[in-house]
Amino acid sequence: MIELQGLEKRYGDSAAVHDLNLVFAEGELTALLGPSGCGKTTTLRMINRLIEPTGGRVMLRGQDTQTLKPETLRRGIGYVIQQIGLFPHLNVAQNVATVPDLLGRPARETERRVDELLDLVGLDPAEYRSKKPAELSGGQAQRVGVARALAADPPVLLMDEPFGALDPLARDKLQDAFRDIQRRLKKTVIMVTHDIDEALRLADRIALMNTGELAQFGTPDDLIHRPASSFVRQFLGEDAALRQLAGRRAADFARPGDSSGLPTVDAHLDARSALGIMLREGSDALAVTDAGQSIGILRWSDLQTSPVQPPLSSPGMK
Ligand SMILES: Nc1ncnc2c1ncn2[C@@H]1O[C@H](COP(=O)(O)OP(=O)(O)OP(=O)(O)O)[C@@H](O)[C@H]1O
Repeated sequence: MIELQGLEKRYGDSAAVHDLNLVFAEGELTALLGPSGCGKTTTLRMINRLIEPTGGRVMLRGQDTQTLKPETLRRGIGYVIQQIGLFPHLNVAQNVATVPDLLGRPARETERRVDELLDLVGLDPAEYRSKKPAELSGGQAQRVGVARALAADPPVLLMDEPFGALDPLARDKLQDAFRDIQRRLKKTVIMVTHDIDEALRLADRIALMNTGELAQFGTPDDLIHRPASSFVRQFLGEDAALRQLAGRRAADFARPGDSSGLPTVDAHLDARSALGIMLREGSDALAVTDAGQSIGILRWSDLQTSPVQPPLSSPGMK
């Protein structure tokens, strides 16, 4: 859907981004990950032409973005940044409605859409519609920023450290909410982050960059279990596999099967804690339940955690 072909940005003698070739698949969330100064933001901004490349091309659905007017291009691409810049004099509903209003959408339709979006990001419309940005917490303001970016219903969303300024608890909550939204709406999302846990938790694919070049492009599992270089291994850290589990839920791993007699865990429990329960109970499988109903079996082998040995003599082992 979006393809970077030999993309390059030079400042004088040095290249911020060098010969970058990447394909962002439709409906997937890709994290641009890497150490400070590796070229993540420059890459992101070349996609919506806030920065013009000095070489190579960005193709959007087969069309060279240089052939489009930047305004036309940006209309189809939502953009969320850390300091989201809500308009202070407008209330929450007016902030979310900015783009639909600009596009001349009917007021009734926009009003309904604003309420839907506030619901979607976990803000009760009745309570928050009329609040001014100054009356919101950082996390709430960030939610409004995400709702605003979604308001024009863009097929593509670019996000630059969108959850970076939040405290860990608010960040976790908003990440969870955003992951649900993305799965439901199937937007093509490209998210800049230097937070490995965030990338492991949210991304379908990770483009790990180092000094302006691509170090590895793959799924979180690829990077953890099949690192392309020592840089990738070191950047992710020794305990990446375990940290990845902390960001995923037992339900993500549950598969159909007869779970009778197995220790039970709740669907929302994080997978790392589930692993701990397996070790404690000496079982290589757990029954996963949601609101008291069994939704399947979580098996040790599905957790793919090479650093830990499976429990011996487990009742679930057949
Ligand atoms: N306008 C500019 N002029 C000169 N050099 C620049 C300019 N903008 C960025 N750079 C350089 O390009 C490189 C990549 O910058 P970029 O902002 O893309 O990195 P980043 O990976 O997003 O970093 P961070 O995580 O710290 O935000 C850096 O070395 C930076 O100093």
